[in-house]
Amino acid sequence: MKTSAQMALEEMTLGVWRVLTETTLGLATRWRMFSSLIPTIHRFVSDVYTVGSGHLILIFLCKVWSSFEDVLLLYLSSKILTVIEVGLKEGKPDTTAVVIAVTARTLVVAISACVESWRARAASIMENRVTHHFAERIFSFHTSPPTAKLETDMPTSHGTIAAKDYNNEDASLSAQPVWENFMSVTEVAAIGLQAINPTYVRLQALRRLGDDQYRQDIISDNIGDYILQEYEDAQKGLEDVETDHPLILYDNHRSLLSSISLDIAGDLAMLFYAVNAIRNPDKFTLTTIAMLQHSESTLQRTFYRGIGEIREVTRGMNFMKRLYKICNLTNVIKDGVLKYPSTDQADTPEPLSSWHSFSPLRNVTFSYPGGEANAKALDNVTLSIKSGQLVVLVGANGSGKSTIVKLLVRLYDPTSGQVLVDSQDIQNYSLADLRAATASLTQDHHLYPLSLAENIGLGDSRRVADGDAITDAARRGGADGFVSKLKEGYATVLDPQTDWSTMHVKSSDGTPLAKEMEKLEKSTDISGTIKLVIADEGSSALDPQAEWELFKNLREHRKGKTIMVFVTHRFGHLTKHADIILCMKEGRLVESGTHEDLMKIPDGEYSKLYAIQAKAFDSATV
Ligand SMILES: Nc1ncnc2c1ncn2[C@@H]1O[C@H](COP(=O)(O)OP(=O)(O)OP(=O)(O)O)[C@@H](O)[C@H]1O
Repeated sequence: MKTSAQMALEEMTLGVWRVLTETTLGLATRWRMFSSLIPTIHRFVSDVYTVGSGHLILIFLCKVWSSFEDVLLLYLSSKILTVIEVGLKEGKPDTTAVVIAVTARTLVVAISACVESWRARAASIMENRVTHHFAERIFSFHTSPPTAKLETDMPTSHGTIAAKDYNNEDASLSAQPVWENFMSVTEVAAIGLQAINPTYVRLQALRRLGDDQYRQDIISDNIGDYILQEYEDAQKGLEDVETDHPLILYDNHRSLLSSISLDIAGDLAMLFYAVNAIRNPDKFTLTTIAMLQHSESTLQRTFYRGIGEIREVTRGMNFMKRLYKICNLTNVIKDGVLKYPSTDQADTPEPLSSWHSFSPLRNVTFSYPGGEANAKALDNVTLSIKSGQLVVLVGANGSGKSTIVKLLVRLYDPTSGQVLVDSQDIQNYSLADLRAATASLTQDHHLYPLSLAENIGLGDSRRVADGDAITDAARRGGADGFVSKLKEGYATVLDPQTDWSTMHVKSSDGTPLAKEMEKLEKSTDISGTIKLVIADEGSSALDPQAEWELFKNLREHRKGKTIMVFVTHRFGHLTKHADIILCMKEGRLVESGTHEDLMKIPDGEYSKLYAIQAKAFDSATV
């Protein structure tokens, strides 16, 4: 079974287990895979070098020392033994030479201990730094160009499975193995395990019947003898099938070939000495025999370590390759250069006479990336509205209302057609400016697990510390009343670990304040210098009255300067007072006009939806 060039899997039965492992690859394949990783290794080492050059060099030198340590110790041991042997032969040991050789060996041992301690310390520091470095790359607040999760736009994250491999919460966890995989020599042999022997599986089930929880039933049902008999039968049925832990079985199974080759490799030292003994029999001494034994095990250990490290580096670098691939993602939504709003129109209310018609959407067709082929969420939609208007979008579920909102805030770009803002293609504007000037209350909006003040202030991050602006926004959103009753007021932090219904903010009787939360959400998005307010009310907990008040507040505050687009399912104040209602059906704009206009259309979509709601209301009140 092969899943990819990098990850070939093989299945085997070991004892009672089905084991899934990485295929043992041939040398040529291994080399090809390793050489394809060289650019990744180069990039990784450069990255690690930037986060701690000194420590990296230290670790490298320590590794070099460890590689030579065994050879050095072997050499010094042979020196000591030779001096002793010569001394024994001549009946007069060379004390000075023995002392020098022993001191040198002791020194090497002491240095090795220090080196190991420095290495461990440097490795621990580097593990931290590398983990944080890559966690940040994955989480990505600052990287430029935008590379990872936080800055990955909607189409890119939809379109790239790789990007979904990492989520924000797991960023640091994901980054942890970067260093570990690179440095560690721990081997994970089997990657999938499953007990497939039915007799073994039954035996396990029977064993569980010994648990206390079954005692009463087993006694009252009088089935003890039956279970015992079944247990014996299962035990016998297993015969000699191995039931050890699959990793042990895997190791035993695998080690046959590798231990033969490693044992032969270990015997190389003996071969070397044997050849030397034949060629120079005079030089064959007792020391040579002792060294022979010693070097055999050293050589074997070195081989084992070397093979293990190559395997781990390959595994680690494959992991890095995936990570770099994600870091190299470029966003589909390209940034523009035009400032928005231009400085002269930023905050001075336009006189009503300057209202002009504009088409925020012109012949727009849109399909979601990763959505069903040929499924059009919007089909050739052109909207014509006037600035300063209250625009209300209505339509059945799935008719495309939210999609319009998503295009207006440039979460996506249209598949064809144009989204226009102040007669300019929206793609020409700076994304940061556009988003700062847009207050969008979407169905998917969530409060951040931060303080209430931050939640409100982040409506315009430039004013996050502006207390007056925050309280003003809270007042307009209707949240000031309940926030001031909280013990910690605006400093109240919403708990990141809890879900909506258990957030810290509770009423005096302890019930969650969903409505207050909604008001807070509203406040979060009206704190900035806003040109466009979009409210997608699909899941709103605001009652129609509160919704209307919010709209009035906003309209008063912006005095005709702000365009307000409300998506609603409710026919009430909003639809009644809307300057224009846009009615959507199956991705198309089917009707537009005021409530009165639309109600006059015979068999119209709007009047049909209105009638359905009115009927539901009538029957509810009967
Ligand atoms: N992320 C997505 N991926 C794929 N298809 C989507 C996605 N979001 C919406 N769609 C599809 O696009 C179409 C329009 O959906 P949209 O959410 O815009 O409708 P809506 O009118 O806002 O519906 P609702 O009133 O239920 O919120 C629907 O067919 C929907 O299934």
